[in-house]
Amino acid sequence: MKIIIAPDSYKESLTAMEVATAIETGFRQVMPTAEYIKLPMADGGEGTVQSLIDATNGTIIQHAVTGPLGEQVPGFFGIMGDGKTAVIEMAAASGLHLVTPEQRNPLLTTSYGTGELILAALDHGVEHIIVGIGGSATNDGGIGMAQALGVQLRDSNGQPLGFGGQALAQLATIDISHIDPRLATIKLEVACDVDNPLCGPKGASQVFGPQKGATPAMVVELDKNLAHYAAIMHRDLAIDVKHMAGAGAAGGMGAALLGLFNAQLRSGIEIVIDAVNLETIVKDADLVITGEGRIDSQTIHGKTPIGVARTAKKFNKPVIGIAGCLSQDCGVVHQHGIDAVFSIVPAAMNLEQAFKDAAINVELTARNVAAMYCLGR
Ligand SMILES: Nc1ncnc2c1ncn2[C@@H]1O[C@H](COP(=O)(O)OP(=O)(O)O)[C@@H](O)[C@H]1O
Ligand SMILES: O=C(O)[C@@H](CO)OP(=O)(O)O
Repeated sequence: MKIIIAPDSYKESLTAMEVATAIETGFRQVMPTAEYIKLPMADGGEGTVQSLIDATNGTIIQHAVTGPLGEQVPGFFGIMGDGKTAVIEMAAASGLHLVTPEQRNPLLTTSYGTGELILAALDHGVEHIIVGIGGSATNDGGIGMAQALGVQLRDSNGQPLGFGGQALAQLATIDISHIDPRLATIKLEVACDVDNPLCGPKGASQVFGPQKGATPAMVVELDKNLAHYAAIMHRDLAIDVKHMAGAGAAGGMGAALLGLFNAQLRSGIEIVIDAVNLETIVKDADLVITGEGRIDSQTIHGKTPIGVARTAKKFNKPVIGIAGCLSQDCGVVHQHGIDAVFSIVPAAMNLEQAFKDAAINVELTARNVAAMYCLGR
């Protein structure tokens, strides 16, 4: 009996590895001799580095970088178990959680630190870099990151642009001829779970600007500045990012990575599925368990449990989801490969208590799921 345990983290309560461990502990109480394979998963956002490191026996490297407001922050990146692939989480350098709610201002915040993390990974001599984008504090079109990597963005006086989404209004020329040459020799992939365009009603500024502290007037200014950025990129580099799906991810970081660095944008969960070799591992499994903090109708839009379930269903494997909680509309997941879902919360309780008891609640639920599974066989 081979059981694959491939959950995402439960935001704010358990890492993916902690979830997987608790599921295994619960299952073992009923099925002590089964083979368990734990694969902590993620879909590109926070937790992606930890998951890929855990899954591949890699290492985390601490590397202080420039934070969203220009201050130093203790950033990090991962080197996967193959020793050749670096994984970077944009949020570690330029994340929203690094800025207090009062200080959030996407006119000013910069993605420069994410570029510094990429440089640090290059210094490590890697052949492949995966950049997870999302959870960002920035709306600068990724220009901070681009400048850190050698792109020259200048105003009409030939001066380098300053930090932030506001500075984009001054952009007069883009020159990519001084990009760090090592980038041309490696594979650069972007792990992303949104497909928003750069500008307009579904664009970076309108959809994600407010959560970063943008007022309605700022949203209009930022949207206009990103359109200007796209126009200059089109004129100087003959690249049209304005209508590319995903260009609006992480405040236009998608546009910079796709347009300036020719990166490949992929669904975050697909990247993680490939990295952990899920397809090969699942082929001869008897049961697949997945999960995330909350399984709801959003889950079907590129979230971890659906990615795992789709892979499992290629080989007709049964899939069970164990989640922190469920929404009433979670039933849609059954059409996407998750056969049954269970919430771990054993009694009415507030979120604080649920977070505190998370590991034991997962274990208890997993024990009972295992018992049901055995009864049904
Ligand atoms: N231990 C837990 N018990 C109950 N609910 C949880 C627990 N952990 C997370 N959640 C719920 O999951 C939500 C986060 O969902 P999650 O799927 O982890 O994040 P996202 O959808 O942003 O990737 C939390 O806001 C909370 O409602
Ligand atoms: O950083 C952002 O702008 C958004 C979209 O990429 O991230 P999240 O989906 O985590 O809010």
